[in-house]
Order: sequence, then C-alpha cells, then structure tokens
Amino acid sequence: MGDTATTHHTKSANNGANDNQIGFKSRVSVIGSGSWGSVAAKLVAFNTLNLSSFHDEVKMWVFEETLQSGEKLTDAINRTNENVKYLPGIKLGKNVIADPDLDNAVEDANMLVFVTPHQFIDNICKSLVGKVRSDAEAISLIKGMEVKIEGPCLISTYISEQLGINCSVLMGANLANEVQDVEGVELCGTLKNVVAIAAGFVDGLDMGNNTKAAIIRFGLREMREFCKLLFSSVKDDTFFESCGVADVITTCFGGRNRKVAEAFARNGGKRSFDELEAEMLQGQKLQGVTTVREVYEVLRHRGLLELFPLFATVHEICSGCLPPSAIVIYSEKKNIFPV
Ligand SMILES: NC(=O)C1=CN([C@@H]2O[C@H](COP(=O)(O)OP(=O)(O)OC[C@H]3O[C@@H](n4cnc5c(N)ncnc54)[C@H](O)[C@@H]3O)[C@@H](O)[C@H]2O)C=CC1
Ligand SMILES: O=C(CO)COP(=O)(O)O
Repeated sequence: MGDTATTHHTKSANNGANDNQIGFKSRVSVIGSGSWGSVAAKLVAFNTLNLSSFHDEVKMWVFEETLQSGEKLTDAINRTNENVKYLPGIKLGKNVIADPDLDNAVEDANMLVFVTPHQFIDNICKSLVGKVRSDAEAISLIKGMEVKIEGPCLISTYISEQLGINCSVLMGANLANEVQDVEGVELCGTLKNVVAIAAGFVDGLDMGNNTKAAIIRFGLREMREFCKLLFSSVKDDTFFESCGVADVITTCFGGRNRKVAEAFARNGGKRSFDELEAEMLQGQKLQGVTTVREVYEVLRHRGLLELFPLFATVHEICSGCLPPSAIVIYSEKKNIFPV
C-alpha cells in the first residue's frame, strides 16, 4: 500500500499534557469509511491491538446510509465486522467500531485519520470545529484537492487551519524519510486522476498500450510542470516515488477514474460521468472530473493552456466540447505520440 508520511503544518506545540502521563494511551479515530477508509481502519486496528500505548478500540466514522436490505450501513458493519458496501468480504477487526455520529466518533481521539473523498472534507471540517482535542494530531490519506484560480488549497493545510491541529499526509511513496515534499505528494495524488481519465479514454477507444504509455508519460510531464507552477519547491524526485509514477500507473490501470472514463469513451461521450459513476461504482466516488475542470480553469486564467495540451484536451472531452476520439486528433496534431 502507499506509504509516504510527511509531517506538516505544525500549528502549535502539542501541549502533550496527557501524552506525558505514565499510562496514557493514544486513541485513534478514522474519519471516512469508503473502500480506502475501511482498509485504513483495519490496519490501524490491527496495530492498536498490538501496541500497548494505544487503546484497542478504533472508531470509524460512517456517512450513514441505508442499504438495499433496509439495514443501516453502520449497523451492518458492527454486526458483521465488514464494510458490506465498500469493502465486502474483509473483516475489519472486532475493535473497529463504526459510528455515524461524527462528534462522537472523534471524541477523546488524539489521532485522527482523514480518509474521505476530498469533495466532502469542507463540511466535515466545519462540523468538527471546536470538537477535536487541542493536542490531536491528524493525518490525511486523501488524494485530491480543490485547485482554485486563487491558488490550490492542500487538504492537509485546510484540516490544519480549520481545526488548529497538525496534519501530516500519507500516500504513495515508500521511503518516508526521503520525501519531505508535502505539496508535491498531495498534488501528485490529485493530478494522477486527470491522467487516469485520459488513460481511460484511450482504453475506451481501444487504442492500445503504446498510446496508453504515451499518455502516462505526457501526463507525468504535465503533472510535474503543473506542480512546479503552483509550488516552485516541488522536487523532481517526488515524481519517481510511489506517490508519483507508481501511483499514476496503478490508477491508470486499476482505478475508478480510468474505469468510468473508459465507459464514457465507449459511449461516445453521450452518457455523463455522474450517470456512469452512479451506475458503475455503487456509491464510491470519482474525484478526477472536478479536478480536470479546476486544473483547466487555473491554466486558462494564467493563459497556459497551450503548454498543457493533455490536461486541456481531457477537460474539453469531459465537458462535451470535444468527442472522446479527440484524444487521437490531439495526439496527431501535437505529434506527441509514437504513432
Ligand atoms: N480506494 C483507493 O484505492 C484509494 C483511495 N484513496 C483516497 O482515499 C479517500 C477516500 O476514498 P475511498 O475510501 O476510496 O472512498 P469511496 O469512493 O470508496 O467511498 C465513498 C465514501 O464517501 C462517503 N460519502 C458519500 N457522500 C458523502 C457525503 N456527502 N459526505 C461525506 N461522505 C460521503 C461514502 O459513504 C463512502 O464512505 C479519497 O481521497 C481517495 O482518493 C487513496 C488511496 C487509494
Ligand atoms: O488512488 C488510487 C490508487 O492508488 C485509486 O484511484 P481511483 O480513485 O481512480 O480508483
């Protein structure tokens, strides 16, 4: 699994009052219970059972919904010890307790793991203001962010500023101590979804592996240029870490953005991403389509669309201005692919 941890956004020295007490035990809550949130809860819960400095119990906040059977998702998770909707067939560990009440789920936790689709973090943080311990530490596993014209807002920054606590990020790369590039890591996790959509178009058009490899290569190049445009501090090395090239490859072959983009292309762009998402993902969320639009707006605002032909074309296809096959026309016009 991805494994880059980078400490970031130190708001204040942890008051540590409780932590320093002999016998103090940390308490972890996981905020989010989709497929990745459930994996995170399972892994955390395995570790808390094996570490005497942690309470065994791990609360996992569930955005409540009613299953087709009529049962609440939370009840089903606590009854079966599985997230029957988002991670069926995998036991989470008896010490994972699903909780639909956000305030209750974070109460007393001094370690908060944020792992929801990025589009929901705004509301979640707003409702958590004043509810988390002042000495809590957060970590974000969230790939994705709002890329606004006035500047990108890293999710870790947002969490940190809203809640007044430190927030680290964990995604991708293997060697935590070799990557201290929070902006690069989070932007990679955001922009790889744009490349995955392009890869999905190529799959949907049966264009073959050479073209897909070219998409990945050009996608990585545009990712790097875009990151540096927003943060000059971003390091080239980051793109060779797991959060860079490896995550792009994973997402372009196995991810949801790719999968839905493939269906979009096979349908000639006649069925919307929203419709396909609802039909194909059983409640899971796509993050790439909004990112595509936001990236395009930033580039348009800065007059840089010409320099990012892949990102620009993906947006024009997603928004219906060009047919999916335009990815081919674009490639021929720009003469960038080995055809
Ligand atoms: N699934 C994966 O393989 C990986 C995902 N991630 C990241 O983890 C984060 C979480 O993604 P997943 O666990 O895959 O989610 P998911 O797509 O599997 O599930 C969607 C989740 O959103 C919740 N939700 C729906 N409407 C909501 C609302 N209005 N407010 C709050 N929550 C709502 C659903 O209940 C569900 O828990 C994302 O940022 C993703 O990029 C990171 C690495 C791998
Ligand atoms: O981040 C992911 C793999 O590392 C998941 O990508 P998707 O959101 O496209 O499924």
